[in-house]
Amino acid sequence: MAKSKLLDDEVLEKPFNKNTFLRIAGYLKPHIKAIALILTLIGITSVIGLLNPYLMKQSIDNYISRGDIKGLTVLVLVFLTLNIISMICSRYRISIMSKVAKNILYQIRQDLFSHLQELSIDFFESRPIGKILSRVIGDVNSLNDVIINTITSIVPDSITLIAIIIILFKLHARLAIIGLIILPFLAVSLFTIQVVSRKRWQQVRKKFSTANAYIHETFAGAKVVKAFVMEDDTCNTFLDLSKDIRRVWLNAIRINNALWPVIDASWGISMALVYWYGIKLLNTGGITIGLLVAFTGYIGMLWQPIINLSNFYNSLISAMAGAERIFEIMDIKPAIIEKPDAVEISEIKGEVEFRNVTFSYDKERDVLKNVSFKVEPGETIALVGPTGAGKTTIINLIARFYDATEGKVLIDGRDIRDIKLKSLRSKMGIMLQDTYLFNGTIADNIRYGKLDATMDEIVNAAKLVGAHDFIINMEKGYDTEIKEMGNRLSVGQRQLIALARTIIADPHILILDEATSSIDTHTEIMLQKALEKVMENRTSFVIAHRLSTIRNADRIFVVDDGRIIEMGSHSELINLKGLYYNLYKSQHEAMEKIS
Ligand SMILES: Nc1ncnc2c1ncn2[C@@H]1O[C@H](COP(=O)(O)OP(=O)(O)OP(=O)(O)O)[C@@H](O)[C@H]1O
Repeated sequence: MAKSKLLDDEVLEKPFNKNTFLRIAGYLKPHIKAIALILTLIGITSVIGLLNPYLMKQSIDNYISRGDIKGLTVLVLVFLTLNIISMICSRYRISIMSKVAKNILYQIRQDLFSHLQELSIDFFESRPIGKILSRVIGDVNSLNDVIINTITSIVPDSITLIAIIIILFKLHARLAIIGLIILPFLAVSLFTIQVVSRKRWQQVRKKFSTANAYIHETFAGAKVVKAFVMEDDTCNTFLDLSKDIRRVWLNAIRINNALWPVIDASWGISMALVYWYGIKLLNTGGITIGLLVAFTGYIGMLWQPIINLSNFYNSLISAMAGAERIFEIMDIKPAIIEKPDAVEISEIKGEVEFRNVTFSYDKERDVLKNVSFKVEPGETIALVGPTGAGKTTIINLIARFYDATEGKVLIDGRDIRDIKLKSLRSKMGIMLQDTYLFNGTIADNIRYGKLDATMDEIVNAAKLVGAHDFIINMEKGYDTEIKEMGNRLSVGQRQLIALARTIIADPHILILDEATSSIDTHTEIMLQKALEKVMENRTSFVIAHRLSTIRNADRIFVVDDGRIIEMGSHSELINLKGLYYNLYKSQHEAMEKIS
């Protein structure tokens, strides 16, 4: 992919959106007790923190100045005890907090995942899998900081900040004004730094995501890269991307480094002003030494909540985009909705009927146009026709991956929209072109078609499709890990395993999208035999690419431009001398030329 195309990634941040924030906050509700406990613990540590300078004042003014060692010892003990309690509370709070945050993330991820399972096929077909993955993993994780900060920062830090300011004014109003005079300047500088810093870090994340996408792409397309001798070019592009990352990262670090000098300078100026005016007051007897010490102590405590609050705003804005992307998916209504009064079906005969079915994926162009047919139980139907004619769409509608826009699809005379989805699909065996095998053993992969299958059933299914022999010839037989085999499983072997998986649940209706990829003659014969066997006594629909499959079918449906234009057996259609005859002739001629 061209580098410029990679640069424009997703929006990484969004302005604050109250509704999104409230939706995140909604996830806190079930943990209200734990959160109350966390807030109590924070309350205790904050109060102890706020008491410290006051205790200092008391010790200086009441005990040190009078030489009261006993009183001072008691006060020191109180001070120590309080601070030990504060430390214990802090540790406890951190451990509960991380548990609560983990549980909330778990819940969001669970909700998102189960919602994704309900979404229809077109959702997955219209989005790259990588993007969906990044929602489930990345975006959910990015909420972690916001959840933790919402609880541990926004409420307690705001209260602490206000409490310190009130205490400072209570201690000495004029001294407070002098001490806090720098605050508005600090607020403006902090805000500016944070905004610039956020933008720069956003740049860094964009560059990283671009580089990740590029790495993923070059590795996934490693064969193509090598075939076109593009290694050097690929390395150069990656070098450019790395340089870009270094540049924006240094930029971001530079602005981050400005943060502490600004805070230190503000604190220094504030302290200098307090000491300057405080000592003047001391000389005139306006305040005590203890008060001055306590005052500087409180000023010192002012900065942390300010930094926390400004950080919170930053992480909130960054997480907002992730949260919105998560909720955007959660708000997509599944295209296939089960009727509340849908029924279970137990035994079916396997009659399939299309009654005046019209279908459009995008509500603009009809892909199937008034299609009607009736297939008897046990019949094998081969769907043939030019590319884009609508063959896959027909099987998509039988499996109810989509609903007909107009008309009805019926099984045993019953509208499939009146049948429970699970019940409907359990009667069907569907094998698509890309025979996807999951990580796990061969046995696991076959069992996927019937989760409670015994080993005997697995072996029988493999025997039925003719996969048993090559499986037991492997070192670990049925326990061979698909991952271990890597590419050593041939296309044909993969198809046989997938066929065993399709057949293990003994489906009444079989839907097969025959793979176009060429396989050797031996495997082809094996597959053909396997298919013949499994199709016996089942209603079968095959998008057929092989002549042998087509000739063995009971009937052939010739699909063209969303219509079934010819229907009949091989010899009937040959005699008809229509589209099928032409397709057959051209394929036959091509085969003869090759041989
Ligand atoms: N998810 C989709 N969204 C929008 N249009 C689609 C979608 N899937 C298929 N189409 C369009 O519907 C038409 C029929 O496609 P379909 O996949 O059913 O054809 P096909 O006969 O199976 O073709 P092929 O032999 O190439 O697989 C095509 O024009 C295709 O572009």
